[in-house]
Amino acid sequence: MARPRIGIIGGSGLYQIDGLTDVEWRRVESPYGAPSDELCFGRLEGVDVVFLPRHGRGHRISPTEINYRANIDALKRSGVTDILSLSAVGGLQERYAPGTFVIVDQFIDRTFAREKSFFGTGCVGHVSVARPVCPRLGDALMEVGPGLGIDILRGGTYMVMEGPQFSTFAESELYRSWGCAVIGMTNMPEAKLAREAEICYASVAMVTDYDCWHQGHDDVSVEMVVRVLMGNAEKAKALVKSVLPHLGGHEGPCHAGCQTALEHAIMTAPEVRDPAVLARLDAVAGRVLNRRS
Ligand SMILES: CSC[C@H]1O[C@H](OP(=O)(O)O)[C@H](O)[C@@H]1O
Ligand SMILES: Nc1ncnc2[nH]cnc12
Repeated sequence: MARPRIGIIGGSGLYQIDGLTDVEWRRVESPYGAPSDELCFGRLEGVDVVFLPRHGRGHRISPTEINYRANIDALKRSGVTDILSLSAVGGLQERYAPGTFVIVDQFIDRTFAREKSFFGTGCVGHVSVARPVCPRLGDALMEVGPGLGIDILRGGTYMVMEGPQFSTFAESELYRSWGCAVIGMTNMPEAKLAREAEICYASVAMVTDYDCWHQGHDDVSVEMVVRVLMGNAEKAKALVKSVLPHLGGHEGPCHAGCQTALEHAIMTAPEVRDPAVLARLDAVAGRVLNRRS
């Protein structure tokens, strides 16, 4: 079993990680196209980390245009075993107030203009995303978060919208009536693809606003998100730094099975698999595709 190597995907306002040593920004080629940026390889707290700014440095890429497949494939190719995904979100219930961090445990994927799977014609695969986040990563985050003075909650559903516009009031009320905790534009298909790539995934959703439903708060705007993000970003960096020694100490694959998600997932008979599709899947699914049975 390889030593844990932790991928950190930084969202809005998080375009670098401070305190890394042995830092090298490196272009990683992917058969799925270009990742959002070069990947930043380094060490933090004695742990190997690979950082990727989801929107690219300077926030060049919109949620719809992010090449989620290339991002996850590039992280997998770089030996990443676990991903901490950091995101700005709106709070959809009173208790998810600006400044709160939520270790989300479910998603509703309402995106419609994105490539969502590494699999398809030529090699059809179906993984379970019934429990889309890794409990081992969630446990570690909850172990350190409260001690840092972070208002951190475990569990809650992240509503993933296409964007880039924010929601209408009617949409916001609909998602609230569904019991969703927070809303954002990026964690899907990111989480689904991480599962297909057999990488443990946890999302730290940092609340920046109350979207547009709260009578006592202004409707969300970029100005509001950025203002609250400034405070959140420092807390996020402290959380990452503190959780890394826990993650680096993990031995063996996670008990929830994230790292064996493809075990029985591929439907296409070996003799009719498309070699070109298989070639692209070398990093993501090589563990199961290259096995002699
Ligand atoms: C800048 S407000 C909207 C923008 O922020 C969030 O991005 P991320 O999840 O990468 O932190 C949200 O999903 C939107 O993309
Ligand atoms: N209210 C909101 N809706 C969608 N994405 C967001 N990112 C931060 N706040 C958001």
